Amino acid sequence: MPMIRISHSHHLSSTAMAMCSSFCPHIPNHFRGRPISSFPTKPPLFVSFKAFSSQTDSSAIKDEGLTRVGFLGLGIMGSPMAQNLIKAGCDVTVWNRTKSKCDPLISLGAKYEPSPAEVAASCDVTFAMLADPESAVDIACGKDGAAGGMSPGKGYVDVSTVDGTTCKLISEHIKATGALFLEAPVSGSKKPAEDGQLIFLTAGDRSLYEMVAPLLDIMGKSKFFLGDVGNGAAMKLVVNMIMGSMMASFSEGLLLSEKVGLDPNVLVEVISQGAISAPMFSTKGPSMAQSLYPTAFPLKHQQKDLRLALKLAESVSQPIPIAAATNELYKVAKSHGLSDQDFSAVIEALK
Ligand SMILES: NC(=O)C1=CN([C@@H]2O[C@H](COP(=O)(O)OP(=O)(O)OC[C@H]3O[C@@H](n4cnc5c(N)ncnc54)[C@H](OP(=O)(O)O)[C@@H]3O)[C@@H](O)[C@H]2O)C=CC1
Ligand SMILES: O=CCCC(=O)O
Repeated sequence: MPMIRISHSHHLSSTAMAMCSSFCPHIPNHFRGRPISSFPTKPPLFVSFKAFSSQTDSSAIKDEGLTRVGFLGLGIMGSPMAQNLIKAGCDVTVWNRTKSKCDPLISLGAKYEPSPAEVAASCDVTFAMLADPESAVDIACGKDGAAGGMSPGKGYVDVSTVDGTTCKLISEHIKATGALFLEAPVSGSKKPAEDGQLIFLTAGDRSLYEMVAPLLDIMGKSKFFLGDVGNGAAMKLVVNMIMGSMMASFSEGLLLSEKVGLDPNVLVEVISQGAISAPMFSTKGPSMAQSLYPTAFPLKHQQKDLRLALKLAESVSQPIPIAAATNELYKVAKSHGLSDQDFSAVIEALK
């Protein structure tokens, strides 16, 4: 198995190497030159970490010719992501199905266009952060969709969580116009989106990845380039499949602890000090113990991701019985009207 080392120059063109040396000088010392033996050897991987925010500013973006940035889809994730681009000095044009969600961004200096096609036509690169495969395809390829405004020299970056088939379909439509395509779903929720601390799981046109790297660095703390279209979606679905099961198992633990007379808050503390510690348990546990589920990641999207992960597993005949059972639990939660609550509300399905 070939070793992959995190370095400034792994798999990079000379342009990107120049950019990387200015954008990524602060790879943690414990990673430098060390083998990451658990990384996949296929497809080609490049990982880089965020530079100081002072270096991921609008001048770096202008150097790449990306002066005009479009953003489609201003929900829980899209709004703070677009906001961070505006605050960094980018020339941002927004569109959202529910127009009122554009207003706070327009107040911050964003421009507005009345359709995805018009956003794409007026921008060098257009990002899309949409709910699901159906909306991602519609906004990219449908009537007045972004593809209608794309042309050679432009790029389309879909950051929604969808499946590989959807990414490939969108990629075909975008690339038929002569433009470039990158899928870039994100790990990290509302708070990391607000703080510019997302993790981008990208795949597709390598040259577009290199061009938008300064923009990804504004919105995120690290980015992975994973090769061919579909690999970003696959990585994201695997991560969210694990996350959904972890949350279901945590919910069972909270309820069991309570039933046997333990304090669930003490359980959260015990977990936080041991081997299964996870930020998700520490941040969501205390509110779950009070039956409160302030929405960061809507439960309906977690169930969508489990559904898509099951389809992915089916395509390669991989048994995933725990995820399959977990998916049923989220479906029950949805049937109890919890779709728009945080996904931690899955605990209600067990009560
Ligand atoms: N929230 C989270 O923690 C994370 C979410 N994700 C993923 O990011 C994506 C967006 O999530 P999030 O921001 O939370 O979701 P929201 O539900 O808050 O936002 C969804 C966005 O999609 C738009 N949309 C939905 N359906 C359509 C449609 N038919 N046509 C046009 N636009 C549509 C909505 O428009 P409108 O405002 O008009 O409803 C809104 O802009 C999802 O794929 C999700 O799985 C990824 C990482 C974390
Ligand atoms: O897709 C949602 C992911 C949420 C998270 O990574 O915290």
